[in-house]
Amino acid sequence: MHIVSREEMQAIDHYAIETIGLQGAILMENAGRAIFQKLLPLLKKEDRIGVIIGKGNNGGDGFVIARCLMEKSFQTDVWVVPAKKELTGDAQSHMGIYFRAGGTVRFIQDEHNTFLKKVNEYTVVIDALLGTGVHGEPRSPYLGVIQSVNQSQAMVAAVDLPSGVPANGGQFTHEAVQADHTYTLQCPKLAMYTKPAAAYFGTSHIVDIGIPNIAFREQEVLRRLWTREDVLTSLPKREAFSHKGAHGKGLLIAGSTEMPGAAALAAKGALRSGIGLLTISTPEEIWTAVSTHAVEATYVSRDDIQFDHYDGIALGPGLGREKSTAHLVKKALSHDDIPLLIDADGLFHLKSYIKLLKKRQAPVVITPHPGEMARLTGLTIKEIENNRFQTAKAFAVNHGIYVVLKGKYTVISTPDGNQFVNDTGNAALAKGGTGDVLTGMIFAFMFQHQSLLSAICNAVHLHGMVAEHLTLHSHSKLDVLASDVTQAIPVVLHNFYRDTVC
Ligand SMILES: NC(=O)C1=CN([C@@H]2O[C@H](COP(=O)(O)OP(=O)(O)OC[C@H]3O[C@@H](n4cnc5c(N)ncnc54)[C@H](OP(=O)(O)O)[C@@H]3O)[C@@H](O)[C@H]2O)[C@@H](O)CC1
Ligand SMILES: Nc1ncnc2c1ncn2[C@@H]1O[C@H](COP(=O)(O)OP(=O)(O)O)[C@@H](O)[C@H]1O
Ligand SMILES: [K+]
Repeated sequence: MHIVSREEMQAIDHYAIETIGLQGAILMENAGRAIFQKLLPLLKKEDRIGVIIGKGNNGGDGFVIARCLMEKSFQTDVWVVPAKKELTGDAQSHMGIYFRAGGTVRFIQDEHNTFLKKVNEYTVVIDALLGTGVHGEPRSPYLGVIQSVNQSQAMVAAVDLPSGVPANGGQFTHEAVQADHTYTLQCPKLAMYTKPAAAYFGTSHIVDIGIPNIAFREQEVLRRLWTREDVLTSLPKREAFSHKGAHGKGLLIAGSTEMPGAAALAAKGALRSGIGLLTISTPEEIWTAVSTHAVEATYVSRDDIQFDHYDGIALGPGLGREKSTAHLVKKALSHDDIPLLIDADGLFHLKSYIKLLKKRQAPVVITPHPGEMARLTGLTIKEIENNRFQTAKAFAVNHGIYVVLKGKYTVISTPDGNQFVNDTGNAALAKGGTGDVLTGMIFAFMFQHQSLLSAICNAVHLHGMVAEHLTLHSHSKLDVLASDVTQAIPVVLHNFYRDTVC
């Protein structure tokens, strides 16, 4: 499923209307009817419903929903913000259809006090005020209407976007509709996956309004959700006659005397995710500690690493930021025919060797959280968080690498500018060590998937699913430990494999 910016959605709409010939009024009819059908199971005959309509096409969708409600005899009031003559185009057409079908409306500017009283009596409010066309802070009278909706006790169902939320997300401080349900038209908008916008959507529903796929292809939308179906179709199948060497001979350079656990967690993540042979390079003082948790691995001293012996290198968890570890990053980068995964303290050192990235033959994957991304790019964390999609893509393309920008809705960006969003996982993962486990999982998958992209995306998806599994069955979001994540990988993998043919 594609994820679009405001500009992309507008271009897609335009293509559907002008090139394909699907008239805007038809799309509006599809939108309103599809939302109504999805809303219907939530409605009761005794509900008192207020449909609140703005001046653009979002309001036009509202007229279609109002007509559907009227046809099914729901007790509905339709409140219109602009004056009648301000409505134009498809919205005006659908207002006309609604009137000729027997509908009536009330204008908020004529009956402001009645509106304020009524909005508190409704059990359901349909928010068709502002959609993708919004820019900046809602102006009067929209802002006041939004505040009244937010103060009411009604269940709020938003059309396309909660009114006032910018479709592209990013920072905003003004008031916007706090929806209980949002019926997003055709495909998710960027706002759904960014902070603070995501918190306004309530439960999101995607509503098909019939825009043909060619419109997305023609606009070259390069961003989409990585879904369960993607995982099921790309999980590797083990060959019956395979041997350990066929599943990756990986070198994990991780851990320090202060952070032995990071090496253990990454190792455990890799071992639980199917790596064939794992060698860990940590300071010798902590071999015993780490090997207690990763008995299946072998160990190599930092001075004795033969980089060429491995199919891939993962570098960074708990490595330490001392100068003595920086040269390991440089060495790993300079063995440029071996795939390389860099995380945590490896990313700290990478900043000094960033020019080496482009010279490499074999792929590089980096897994920064927003703080690490900020340091790498020279931007602030706020700037990263406000432009997660743009900054991650620019970094991936400019340096020719895969960027896994972590957090809620991890974004995976490829060297050719494609982006994939993960929507699994929850705040149980907001705890030290879970990123180390993810590094191990990606590392193991790198050796076993047909494509590096599906390896990365599947690892991120499953890592999130493990957290969801734990909080659904046995843990709260407070008590999940990174080591619990490693222990629960098998049950989640088992469930996925049970659902595939092998
Ligand atoms: N196109 C299609 O094919 C389909 C589109 N569909 C629907 O159309 C929606 C997009 O429609 P849209 O482009 O008309 O924009 P919309 O969100 O209704 O609002 C624009 C109006 O709001 C105003 N406005 C803007 N900012 C404001 C502010 N801060 N404070 C106050 N007012 C502000 C702005 O006025 P202006 O500022 O330009 O004077 C303009 O009048 C989309 O979300 C979906 O629901 C569906 O029907 C399916 C087919
Ligand atoms: N609120 C959240 N919802 C979903 N996933 C989260 C959330 N917070 C953190 N995560 C995930 O947990 C992991 C944390 O990684 P990271 O910040 O590198 O931690 P560490 O290095 O301490 O292990 C990432 O995969 C991230 O996407
Ligand atoms: K809306």
